[in-house]
Amino acid sequence: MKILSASQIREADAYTIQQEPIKSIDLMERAASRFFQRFVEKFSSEKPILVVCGPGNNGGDGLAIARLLYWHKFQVKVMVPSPTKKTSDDFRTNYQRLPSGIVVLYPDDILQSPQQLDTVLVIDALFGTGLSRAIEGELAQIIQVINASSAYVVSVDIPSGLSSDSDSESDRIMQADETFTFEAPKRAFLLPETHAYCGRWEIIPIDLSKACIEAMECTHFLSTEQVIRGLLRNRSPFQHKGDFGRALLMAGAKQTLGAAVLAAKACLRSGVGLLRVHIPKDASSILNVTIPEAMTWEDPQADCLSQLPDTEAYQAIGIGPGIGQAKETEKLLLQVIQQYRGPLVIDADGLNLLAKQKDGLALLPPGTILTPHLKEFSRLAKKETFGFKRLDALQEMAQKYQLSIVLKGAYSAVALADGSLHFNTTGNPGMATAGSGDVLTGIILALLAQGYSSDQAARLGTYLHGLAGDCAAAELGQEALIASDIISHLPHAFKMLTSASNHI
Ligand SMILES: NC(=O)C1=CN([C@@H]2O[C@H](COP(=O)(O)OP(=O)(O)OC[C@H]3O[C@@H](n4cnc5c(N)ncnc54)[C@H](O)[C@@H]3O)[C@@H](O)[C@H]2O)[C@@H](O)CC1
Ligand SMILES: [K+]
Repeated sequence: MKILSASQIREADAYTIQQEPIKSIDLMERAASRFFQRFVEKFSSEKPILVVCGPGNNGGDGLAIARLLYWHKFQVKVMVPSPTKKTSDDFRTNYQRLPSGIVVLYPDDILQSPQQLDTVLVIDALFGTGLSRAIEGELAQIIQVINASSAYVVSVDIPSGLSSDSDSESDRIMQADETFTFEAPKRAFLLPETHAYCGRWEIIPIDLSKACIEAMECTHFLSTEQVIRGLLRNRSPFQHKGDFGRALLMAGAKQTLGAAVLAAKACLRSGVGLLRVHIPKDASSILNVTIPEAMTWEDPQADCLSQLPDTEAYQAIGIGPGIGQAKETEKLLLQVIQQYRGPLVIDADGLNLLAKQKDGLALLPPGTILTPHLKEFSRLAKKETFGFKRLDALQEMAQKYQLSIVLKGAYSAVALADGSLHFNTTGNPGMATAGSGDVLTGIILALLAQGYSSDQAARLGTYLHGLAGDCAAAELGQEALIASDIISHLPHAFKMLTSASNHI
């Protein structure tokens, strides 16, 4: 699914108005009534509602929503900007359409007795995607008092004050509990710095022109279930284990064999035909006992990995989980990068060792997958960035070095060599636990060995990892979740993706 920028949404609005054709005020009515329909599914008419409206079309939506709620017996008041403020045409039309039974307040009425906010549900229609600067004056104060109150807030399209696709200039941003957004998700919903402003968000379709949206060039996408299902291949009854690839996992050091075990188990649970694990000397018996399905190759060193095995027989290599940062291991990583010609996934200390090199990224074969978390990404980029600037840096890195990079976190962002960014939609905070990254490496390695391209393996692997984590959390709760639970729920995740649809 495409994630449109504010200007692309404006373009799609204008195109729809012209081509459908539909008047702007009628498109606003459609948006308001779709919002209303979803709102009444979720909220009862018992709690009084205050719709706070700004001067533009987001405020116009708010007025139309207030009218629909009033007609359906909700107790509604609206707040509009002071009469001296300039308003949009569609705002004024909807203001005129407001039933006389609806009480109209001005910002001062609320600022003088903010305690009234504690008893209402607020529908936030102050500013939408037309925001062009930080909010000031009376409406900024309104945001502050609403945020300080105990009112439940449902934002129309986007929390007011939040910039949809650039870093927000101020902290005068509505803190929503829920956001009903029109037609397409907004980028700010997906960033660690801003996603919390939106609360739970969902898309309200308003039937903007499909042809227009399809024709739009887009760099940001949401990895929905439908998209991911399209990536997953069916197995034919005549395929045998040789068809599902041989993978080599280089993982573990003396104190961190657990990382090797987790990555190896995850790899085996993700459909690989055959797996060999390169581990430090004397660790074979541990691995053979814990994972009888895996074969091993013992390094001559007992503390760390130091020697390159014969890599020819393998369709993919994964390196990094628990390998530590010994000099010998650093040399080994560089040998792998320079000599192996198949697809590679590098994680954890593999990334840290890479970041130590002068221009380590330039050494990587095109198509390599990196799976950094935020700190590892900063090390690789050799600078710390935040918000939209971090996303830019991520896109640039993937494009410049022709890599697939999974920036891990909520809505993990997968940057591809073609410059596109794909935000993952599965996963939960319970997965922020030791070993979770090792599991992801194992899954991606299995997919690469099975012949998925690095673009596909990065997106599909990230989605499956999150989905398995969601299945685990549904059964066990987020607090108790450990990395092994993600592995044990991988079969459910695969089954969900190959059976009937029930995700966004
Ligand atoms: N026909 C359309 O274009 C549709 C628009 N819709 C709604 O319209 C919204 C966009 O409406 P607008 O473009 O009117 O913009 P907004 O309602 O977001 O903002 C209103 C106007 O205020 C001004 N402004 C921007 N930042 C400001 C600030 N910090 N302080 C004071 N004034 C500021 C700008 O001139 C802006 O156009 C969407 O978010 C959505 O809710 C929906 O009704 C669907 C259809
Ligand atoms: K809003």
